[in-house]
Amino acid sequence: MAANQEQEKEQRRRLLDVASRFPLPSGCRFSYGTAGFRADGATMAPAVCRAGILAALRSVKLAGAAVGIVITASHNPVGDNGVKIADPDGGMMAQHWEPFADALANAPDPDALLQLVLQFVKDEGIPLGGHHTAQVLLGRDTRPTGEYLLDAALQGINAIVGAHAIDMGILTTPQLHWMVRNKNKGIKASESDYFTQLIDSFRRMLELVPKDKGGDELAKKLIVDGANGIGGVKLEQIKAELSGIDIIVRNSGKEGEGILNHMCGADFVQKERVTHHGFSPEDVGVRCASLDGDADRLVYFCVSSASENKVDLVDGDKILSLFALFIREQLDIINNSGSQVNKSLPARLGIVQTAYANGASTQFLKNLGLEVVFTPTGVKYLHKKALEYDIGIYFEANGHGTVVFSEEFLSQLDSLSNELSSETANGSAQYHAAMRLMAASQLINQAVGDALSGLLLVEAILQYKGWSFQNWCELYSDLPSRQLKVKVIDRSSIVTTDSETKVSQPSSLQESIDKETANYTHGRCFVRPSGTEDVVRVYAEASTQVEADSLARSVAHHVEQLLG
Ligand SMILES: CC(=O)N[C@H]1[C@@H](OP(=O)(O)O)O[C@H](CO)[C@@H](O)[C@@H]1O
Ligand SMILES: [Mg+2]
Repeated sequence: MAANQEQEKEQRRRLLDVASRFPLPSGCRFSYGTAGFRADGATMAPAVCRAGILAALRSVKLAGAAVGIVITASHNPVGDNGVKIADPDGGMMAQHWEPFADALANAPDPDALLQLVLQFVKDEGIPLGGHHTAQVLLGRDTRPTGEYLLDAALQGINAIVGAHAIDMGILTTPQLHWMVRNKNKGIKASESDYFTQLIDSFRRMLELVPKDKGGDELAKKLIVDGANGIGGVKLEQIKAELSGIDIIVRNSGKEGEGILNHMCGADFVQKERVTHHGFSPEDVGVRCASLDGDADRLVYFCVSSASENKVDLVDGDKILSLFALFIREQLDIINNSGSQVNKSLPARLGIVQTAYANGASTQFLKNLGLEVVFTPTGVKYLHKKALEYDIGIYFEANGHGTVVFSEEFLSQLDSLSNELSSETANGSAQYHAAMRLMAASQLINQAVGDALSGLLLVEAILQYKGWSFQNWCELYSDLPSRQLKVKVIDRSSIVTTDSETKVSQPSSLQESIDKETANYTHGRCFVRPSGTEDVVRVYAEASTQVEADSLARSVAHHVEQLLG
């Protein structure tokens, strides 16, 4: 009893102490959005320290399961930084803890912080002050404020009695999510295990490429824009071990090559669609990929002409389409093969998109007979929906996405592969298709979208299909689209429904959108408050660029008039 009281006292002392070490500057307000907390790196220490407390509490609540903290601001400018928390399954922190995250980050003084924690642990039934354990894995990107913020996070974690912090070093965001997931599954979880898994499963994918499909030298060449971030650094580390592909890294993050995310990276190329830093007319016709600053986003592009600085873009929607085609094809081979060994593998394949997916991609996927569903913007929604299927494939148009396989499906696939390999069918089309699916499930990062593993899966599939960048690009033609941002007094006054495709409040706004949209062939338009910026986003699609621009502009005008 006395020992418990001592521990409780110690717990209170530590929380008061750490909170007084990281006072909240006046006027600072943090909100745990889709990307966690994000702001100017120099102002982030109080929020990061409190995220440390939060992560340790989450681990205590989940009986000591490992929880992750990533210190990154993704594609934001180099001066910014941020922090987000990974749950034990490697996904984003459970949404119902977000209001507490906000309250904790904004607690005005040490006493308020202590009271908040005590109330929360009581409400959530967290056994604080007892003989619990907690472990938090930390990773950070290459930003200059990363090291100092890591220290703030460590102090936050150590403020919870029994919590143990493990610094995993400078990593891509998806690497840390992968480590958290593996650690909790009790399987290998180090960085070298991550690399080995990528390298081995990529090699297996290439071994399963039909012999007549092997491409020429140009087909094997890939230039990767690393956004001067951590993704380029990691790719440089492993590219020599990736057989069957010749990778050149530009904007690799090496001293003197450029500034993180400045005029380069997936966000830049997807929005601007022009040649960026590190690329020139000499690259015309070569397949290129672009990562963002923390390597959880991937897009592809090709410099289209030497005279103009334009690029042909392959965005998340087309990566999704490629993955969907490949997986569907393997399932069809397994289930419809005419071999004597008639084994089948029933699988529910689900495609998850957001309203920002180009309408042409949705049409393409539906024409293939695939089940396509929509969720609100943000990986946490897409990932959760994808988990409802045996195989779920999700992508945001901007290049965040992955493929998830259910445990049950993987175990059936494993049994099927074993049966096929022991029977005469070893070497049959059915066996190869099963092995391809198995290798793909090991290559792709199932914890979260991962530009490095996604890139290798794309490369393996292009080789399997014997496709050039152009073949891939021509799967379908994107409908012209336009995105605009509108500054309003209070963006939360817009309430949306139907996965953000309709405005429910103010209702007159939806009436105006419907009226405008009816004037355009293939017109589609929606508005929603951004979760990461203080703006309302307007998206419009139509059959020509001029029409898409005009539809977006007129709807933006209605938003301004009504709410500006
Ligand atoms: C249109 C768009 O690209 N929105 C992005 C952006 O969210 P907003 O809520 O739209 O600000 O940032 C999110 C986090 O990175 C990302 O998941 C999402 O796709
Ligand atoms: Mg990112």
